[in-house]
Amino acid sequence: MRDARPDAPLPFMKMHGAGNDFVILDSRGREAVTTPALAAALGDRHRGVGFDQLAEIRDAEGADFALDFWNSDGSRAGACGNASRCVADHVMAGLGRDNVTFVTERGRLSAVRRADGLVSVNMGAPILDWCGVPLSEEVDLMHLPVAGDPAAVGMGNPHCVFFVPDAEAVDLPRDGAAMERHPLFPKATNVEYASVTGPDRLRMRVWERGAGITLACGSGACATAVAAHLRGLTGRHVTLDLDGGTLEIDWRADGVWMTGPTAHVFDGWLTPAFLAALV
Ligand SMILES: N[C@H](CCC[C@H](N)C(=O)O)C(=O)O
Repeated sequence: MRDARPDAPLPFMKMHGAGNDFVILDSRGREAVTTPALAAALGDRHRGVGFDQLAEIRDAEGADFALDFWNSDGSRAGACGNASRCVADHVMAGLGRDNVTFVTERGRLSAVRRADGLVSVNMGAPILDWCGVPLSEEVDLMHLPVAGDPAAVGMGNPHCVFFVPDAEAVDLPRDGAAMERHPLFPKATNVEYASVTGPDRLRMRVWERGAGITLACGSGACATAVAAHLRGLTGRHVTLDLDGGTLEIDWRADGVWMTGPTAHVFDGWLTPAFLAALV
């Protein structure tokens, strides 16, 4: 637990899942500390620590923990699959268990450590109604009225998925940034570009809302696999090759399971002087 003295440094962990990297604050047993200003300052890779998302662990009733997610620009995210797997890995190790339940904005989710050591999270059912994603008008979610014929899927956060002949050829900074702010998505959107590379195998690149290009996006991989299946491109069990590694998606009756690697990079401490300079 955190040292309660006002001059005590604030501990954090740096972890990544398939190269999608996180600062993790463990606020169990105390007040939550993250504000938009703290998230944006820490998220800066030059002035802060640098991350794609910040995840803050909190106490929960009826679950092992609760999780809040923040993007590197200081905005909130309703879901983050890879950070969920990283935190689940850390909490399972601490509890000496191979399964945990946790609460996010999406509701109660669960994670398990598989026999091969990889961590799987059940991200819940995909959101396939326009209000839920959310979109700004009622349209066919599998064929949005947007050039390139993308699909929209909610995983607790919005995703816009383009199926393209060659994901490598996409100009991500230009096209991803433009689509992030498209008026069809009133809360902006994460943007995925995927191409079919084999039976039930996709190559995917991502532009994340509030974070830009990242090496992997777990909820984006879930949304892409769901859209690929609904469009008849794949089965319900899909392997996705991302810039930072491979994620396995299994859309089961009880939700979309996402499996992949986790890595604990280092532990650090935020000094009171750094924290004071933020306000
Ligand atoms: N990297 C995360 C998703 C972050 C989503 C965030 N960029 C948003 O604003 O929704 C993942 O593994 O699911």
